[in-house]
Amino acid sequence: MTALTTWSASDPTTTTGSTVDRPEIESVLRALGFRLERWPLAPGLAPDAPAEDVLAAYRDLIEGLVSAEGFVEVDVAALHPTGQPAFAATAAAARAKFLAEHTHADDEVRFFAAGRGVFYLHTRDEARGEEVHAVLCEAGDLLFVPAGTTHWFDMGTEPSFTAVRFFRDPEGWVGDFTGSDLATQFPDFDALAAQADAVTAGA
Ligand SMILES: CSCCC(=O)/C(O)=C/O
Ligand SMILES: [Fe+2]
Ligand code: NI
Repeated sequence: MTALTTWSASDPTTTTGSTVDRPEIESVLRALGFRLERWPLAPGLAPDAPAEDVLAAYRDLIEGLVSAEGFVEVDVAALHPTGQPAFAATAAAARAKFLAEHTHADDEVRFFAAGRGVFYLHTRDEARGEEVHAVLCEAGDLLFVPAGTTHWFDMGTEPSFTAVRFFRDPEGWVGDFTGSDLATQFPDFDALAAQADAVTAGA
């Protein structure tokens, strides 16, 4: 279940907004300058399918977006449990890469073909003030985050996700870290995913 949680950037202990209502999530994000859309999931694609199978399964949608938006590079970022003892170290290193607040000179456009992850969007708005919005994305979600947005991403302690990434920069992923420790102050993926699971279980 996709979920949106909001805090004031200065008070990570007090949630100021929390919703799993899809139209509301899309509308709040749109008002802040982000876009959340939904693509139909490709039938029969295994959650841990290799990158080439993911790109093939979504070829038409990917090509449509690439030509509409002028992207020059598309890749797949994926991590799924292997059952091997070495996975814990691989997962911790992958998680750490995106867990500190950063920006990109490129738009951040990500489609979740499988699994989940949380994008934390740090916004400054004249009317709303400085906020952090956590978007728990699930399979089918396509999120657009404009270039220059301060943000971080948490895949959790047991990562399991496949995301197609779209770039305007031929270099692909380039991050500029802000040096802020804001990311350490907010509830992490594990906490937010557990909350969403509790909502799903009670529904
Ligand atoms: C979900 S794709 C991997 C994370 C990523 O590319 C990014 O830029 C996080 O901020
Ligand atoms: Fe990013
Ligand atoms: Ni990023």
